[in-house]
Amino acid sequence: MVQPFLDMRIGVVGGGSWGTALAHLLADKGYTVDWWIYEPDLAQRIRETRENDLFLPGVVLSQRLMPTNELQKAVAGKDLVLVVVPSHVMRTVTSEMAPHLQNGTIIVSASKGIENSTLLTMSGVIRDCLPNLDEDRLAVLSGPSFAREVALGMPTVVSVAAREPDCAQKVQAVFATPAFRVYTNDDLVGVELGGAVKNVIAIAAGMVDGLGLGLNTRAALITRGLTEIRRLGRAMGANPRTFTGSAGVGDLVLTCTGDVSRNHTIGKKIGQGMQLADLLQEMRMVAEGVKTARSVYNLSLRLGVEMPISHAVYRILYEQLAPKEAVYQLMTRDLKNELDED
Ligand SMILES: NC(=O)C1=CN([C@@H]2O[C@H](COP(=O)(O)OP(=O)(O)OC[C@H]3O[C@@H](n4cnc5c(N)ncnc54)[C@H](O)[C@@H]3O)[C@@H](O)[C@H]2O)C=CC1
Ligand SMILES: O=C(CO)COP(=O)(O)O
Repeated sequence: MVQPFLDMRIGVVGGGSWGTALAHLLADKGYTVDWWIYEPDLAQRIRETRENDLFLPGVVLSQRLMPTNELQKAVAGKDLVLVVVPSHVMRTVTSEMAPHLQNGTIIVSASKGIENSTLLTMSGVIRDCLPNLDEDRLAVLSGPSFAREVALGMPTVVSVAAREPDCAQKVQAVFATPAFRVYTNDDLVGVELGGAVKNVIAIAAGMVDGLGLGLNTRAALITRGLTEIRRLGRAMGANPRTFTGSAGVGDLVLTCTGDVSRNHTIGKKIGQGMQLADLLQEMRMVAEGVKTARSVYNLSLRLGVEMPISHAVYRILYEQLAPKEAVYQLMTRDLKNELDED
């Protein structure tokens, strides 16, 4: 394994729960981390209290974390910058980063989503906004990883994908700890699609729970959801093996079964009869699957990929289809051979 140098200059962009957990992991490992936070008062409070009381309360953060509201401070002169903001602000934030980045900085995205307006995954948005970025210095990190469990040092396995093996290995070495095991992969699009589309399926799994349906139904959703992810992946040139890995089935199982998932929770509440608009109004955190459902719907139509569960989630969220009716429609589709349709 490539040994990282603790004098590497690292910046983290994003002070939500995942940004906090990963910034803390790096600082705990010995790096000094300049950490950009969107909310001015939050950066100030973290400096004083060493706690992110908005997005990851109860975790005592490393003294080596340097919170700032100045994006330039977090990204200028860095060897590696981790970007971990909600997908709908990725374009704005990375565009603002562009003038401050030096040549040679490795950019790692740990965000999970597909942009509504362009149907690009996060690495695509980053390429758009950082035209001078060398493709060989772009990596994505994804996998089954609830932020709080990572911050508490619970054993976790994730994937880092980059086109260039040296880059993936460098990022692997930077992030890996005895409690955070990182596998490399060269399939950027597969790793990103696994992380993005599982959020849509997790909303469906939450709905199933909210409707009071059973474990059979949840297992059916995970199985058929994985088929949808694999189909979309194939149409987009992903390696199908990625979807049996941590960024595929690993993250899908976690979010479809984990009550702490924000996507699962929002699905569950909709299954219980609550309205999406009301739920979004009371949420400070992001449930990426809500926006990604729209992107996946449009992407699947554009590419001619059959994704009935994802379409059902889209129609429930945006076209008032009743969750119970959606289950009936899914269960009474034409009967098929399981092996024919992959
Ligand atoms: N929380 C988790 O366990 C995990 C999250 N992720 C992904 O990480 C990404 C970031 O999510 P979280 O850290 O969970 O966020 P979060 O939901 O905990 O917090 C929301 C974040 O959005 C930021 N924000 C809101 N408006 C903004 C704006 N206009 N400009 C810039 N930032 C703004 C807030 O400052 C805050 O950092 C998402 O794509 C998520 O899917 C991936 C793996 C695990
Ligand atoms: O992506 C995640 C875990 O891998 C977090 O899932 P939620 O955003 O649904 O909480």
